[in-house]
Amino acid sequence: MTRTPVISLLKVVHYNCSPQKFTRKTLSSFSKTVLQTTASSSNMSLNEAKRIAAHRAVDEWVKTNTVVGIGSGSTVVFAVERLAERVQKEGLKVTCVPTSFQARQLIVENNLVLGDLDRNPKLAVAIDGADEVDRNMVLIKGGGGCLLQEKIVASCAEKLIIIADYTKNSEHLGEQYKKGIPIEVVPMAYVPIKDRIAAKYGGELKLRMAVAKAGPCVTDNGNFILDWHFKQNCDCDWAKVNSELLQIPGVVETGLFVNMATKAYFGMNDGSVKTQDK
Ligand SMILES: O=C[C@H](O)[C@H](O)[C@H](O)COP(=O)(O)O
Repeated sequence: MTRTPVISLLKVVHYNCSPQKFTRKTLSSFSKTVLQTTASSSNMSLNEAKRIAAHRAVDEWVKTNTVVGIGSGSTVVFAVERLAERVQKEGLKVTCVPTSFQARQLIVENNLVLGDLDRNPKLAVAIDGADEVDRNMVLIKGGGGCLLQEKIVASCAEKLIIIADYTKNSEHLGEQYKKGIPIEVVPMAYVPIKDRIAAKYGGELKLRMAVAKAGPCVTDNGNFILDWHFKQNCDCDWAKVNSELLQIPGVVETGLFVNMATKAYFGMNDGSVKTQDK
């Protein structure tokens, strides 16, 4: 059976842990913009920007007979769309390792070959979105709550390729992305972790709340997310901050990706794709 990839993909975008991004309302408008290729709203521009970045990255980095990590979020939808197209048109052969429940669903719904780290512990490339990319290629990830599996899969890949729209491209972290650095924590420890981070670095930590459920957002791994609104204009050594945060008992992973990404592709407002290297 032939499916229309994007339409089916939209049903499964994981939104519960990213309230501002994937509410039912925004999903519905997202769906419309994907289907209306001539609309000119700014939302359309953003989705088109995601699409051109995703397609270019897939075309440049995905080779046949390789294992590919599939990131999470709204931009990755377009990467999977392109992979599915290439499988159909070129006979591309790839095994796809997901970074979240959402990514797994994208792979399955598009009839791509589903892999896992047990059978595919070495990946040629992982393609993923980001919430922000700074001038040194330090990333904030986890706006959709998927940072832990994303970091694991990226660490198993030879290359991590980032796809994003132009709003993610910053000089410094926090310049454009205002929702803080996500930190995945063991539920029983969220209060002491919150207090320790605020005491050491300042800023404010907010327990991320779910949307279609009362109470906190629970990640695919059964944990909570603290969004750390760090002090603005922080001239931080993010590698050091990341290592220090990981020393706190109960911190499972941070959304700071330092020295991991090889290249970023940003779809721009004017239809071009800007690239940034490590
Ligand atoms: O947890 C979510 C992931 O880190 C996403 O890669 C990130 O939030 C970017 O998502 P989007 O492509 O929807 O902007």
